[in-house]
Amino acid sequence: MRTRPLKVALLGCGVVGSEVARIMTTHADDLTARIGAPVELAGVAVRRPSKVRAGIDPALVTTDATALVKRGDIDVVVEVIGGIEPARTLITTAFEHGASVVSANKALLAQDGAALHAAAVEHGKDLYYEAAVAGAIPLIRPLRESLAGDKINRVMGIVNGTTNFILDKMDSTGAGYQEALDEATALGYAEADPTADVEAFDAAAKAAILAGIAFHTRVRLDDVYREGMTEVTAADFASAKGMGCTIKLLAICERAADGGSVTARVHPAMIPLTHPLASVRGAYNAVFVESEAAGQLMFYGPGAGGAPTASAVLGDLVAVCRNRLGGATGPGDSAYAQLPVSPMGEVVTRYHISLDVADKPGVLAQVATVFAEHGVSIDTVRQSGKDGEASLVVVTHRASDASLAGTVEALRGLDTVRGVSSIMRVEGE
Ligand SMILES: NC(=O)C1=CN([C@@H]2O[C@H](COP(=O)(O)OP(=O)(O)OC[C@H]3O[C@@H](n4cnc5c(N)ncnc54)[C@H](O)[C@@H]3O)[C@@H](O)[C@H]2O)C=CC1
Ligand SMILES: N[C@@H](CC=O)C(=O)O
Ligand code: NA
Repeated sequence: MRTRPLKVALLGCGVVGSEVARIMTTHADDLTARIGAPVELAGVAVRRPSKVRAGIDPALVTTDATALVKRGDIDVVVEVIGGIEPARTLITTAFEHGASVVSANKALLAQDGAALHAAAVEHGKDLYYEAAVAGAIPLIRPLRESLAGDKINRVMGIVNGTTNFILDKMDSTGAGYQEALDEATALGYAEADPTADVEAFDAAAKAAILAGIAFHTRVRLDDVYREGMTEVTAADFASAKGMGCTIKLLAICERAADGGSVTARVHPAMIPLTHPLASVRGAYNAVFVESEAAGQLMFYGPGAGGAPTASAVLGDLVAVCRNRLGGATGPGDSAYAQLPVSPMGEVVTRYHISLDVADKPGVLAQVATVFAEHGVSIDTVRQSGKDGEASLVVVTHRASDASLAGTVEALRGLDTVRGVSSIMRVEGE
């Protein structure tokens, strides 16, 4: 057992950082035994130094994160500040000054993962980020290591705790959107700017990271089709219930049937109540991975929150410290396959469309003709209405997103269609 400690610099001491510091202190002996050397919190960079931080020696606290990562005696920098800058510069500076890095920063990794990995390789250091996707759930490492010998065809799941918490509350208690979002924020699930959660930028960043690792391909945030959940209404939940479904914000990364391209998308979708994802409650996440040899795997657990996220950070810290003691680095970036990322129009799935139409003879036939003309086959139609107005709910068979978009545009052009009140994809069947 080495007695000289490995030194850790913690950047950010908010929801996640404070839990990382707490576990490092309370579990110091176990961490030492598991790593084979003591780990010492050598500095904590914060924005507000006057704040009282239980369990953290005030002498370790600094507002100068740059000086901390440049010290030269730091073995591992844990970045839990979030955002693009100064996190990006601090991470590259850390590599330049001899440290490995553990980060929970999905926004940064989705935007600049390639450059950060290149910097890690250039300096012979590790870059680990298990906490960046699906919080506590071990997912990055299983994809990168345990499934490295298999061929992954699909990754689909709930990867944002805040929005799952909100949708669950809206569905199960009839809570309003804002009330549920405020609660998720108070519980430490939401991003510093919760727009990242509700407009699905956070889930899209996670989808980009997952697709990149799963398909050994460079997938950028801009490659991911994104729709947030702010427009999901109580009426949508009622429609979903009517067809034995609920609504979840899903991230779906798929390899095309011919294997020559991939897609990545994030949007609200109806899923059957019988599907395992339908019973994922609160801030929990769940991700299905389908691979050629293993078949279907499901990863499930807390997707957000200080302690669960700190668990993933600490797991990475132990791995990076072990690598460092062994003079090795762990697996890095793998984008050798270089598959093109296809646009959303090429995605094929089912759709639930609600239309407000005139209630008169021939309207149903007119609507059905528009679907047929665009090659979109109808599975079911439900009509209800009174006083000359009717509501039509059409559920389609599988069709491309481009065909569905063409159908909706043509429907909007019909005199008898007063409006298209909702379009939702149907997944998990
Ligand atoms: N809260 C969660 O459930 C999860 C968060 N993450 C990620 O972990 C990271 C941190 O998230 P939270 O702890 O929730 O955020 P937070 O906002 O609670 O903590 C960030 C802390 O960094 C500090 N900070 C900002 N700029 C700084 C600077 N230049 N120098 C020193 N300190 C600075 C802020 O004052 C704040 O205390 C983010 O990248 C987030 O996306 C990942 C998974 C789950
Ligand atoms: N804001 C994120 C935090 C974890 O990644 C979420 O709600 O999932
Ligand atoms: Na994780």
